[in-house]
Amino acid sequence: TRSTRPQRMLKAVQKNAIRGNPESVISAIDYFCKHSEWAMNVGDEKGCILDSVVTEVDPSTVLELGTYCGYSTVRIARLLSPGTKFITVEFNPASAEVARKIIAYAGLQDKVTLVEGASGDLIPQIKKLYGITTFDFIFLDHWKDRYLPDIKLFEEYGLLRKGSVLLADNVICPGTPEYLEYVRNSPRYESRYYPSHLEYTKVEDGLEKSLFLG
Ligand SMILES: O=C(NCCCCCn1ccnc1)c1cc(-c2ccc(F)cc2)cc(O)c1O
Ligand SMILES: [Mg+2]
Repeated sequence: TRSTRPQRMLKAVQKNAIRGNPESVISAIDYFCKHSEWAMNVGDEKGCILDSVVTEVDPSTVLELGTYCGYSTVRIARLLSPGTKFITVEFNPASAEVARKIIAYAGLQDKVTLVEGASGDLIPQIKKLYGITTFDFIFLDHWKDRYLPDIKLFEEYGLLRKGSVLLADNVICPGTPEYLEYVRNSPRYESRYYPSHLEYTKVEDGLEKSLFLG
């Protein structure tokens, strides 16, 4: 049967990247998406903004919602200090399978815990299952209509601390209007928009960074 796009992306990584070299894995995926098939990775332009925020926060605990094929997982994990706890959540088993292989190809499997399941089910259990009290950095890149309900779960289950940073992809395209309205109007957050473009295109998109004020 016909392969899937994530499977073809994995093949491109295995063919064109150097095992154990995260930069080459990132480049191989970007090349594949620019020259072979578009895919919904955060991409190189927004990826540089992601890198700068992760570097600035230098988090000890990280949560990513929406692993997909592991591109942003690799971007984040390659920047983390040893001992950092990094959990990434993927709903789609086929994507998760490819992501595990791409993360391992980059040599970052020991830095990442990939959890398969729905964020809404997992968030209430994270403290119990993974011994995490609060997250220093959260990257939202999953279903766009889950950003708002999930940030409310973070608040409800005490997973944020004064200074926690949330970074949300796709706030323009496909768009997350309710989430934007919430973080920009809530007195509990200080938000800033980073203009950019939809991965591998000229379409307007951007990232919203929100600082939890406690
Ligand atoms: O839907 C997206 N991501 C979620 C994928 C499923 C997540 C499953 N999951 C994981 C954990 N919990 C649930 C997404 C879409 C686009 C896009 C933009 C333009 C276009 F024409 C088509 C698509 C661009 C992105 O950058 C995206 O992130
Ligand atoms: Mg995205």
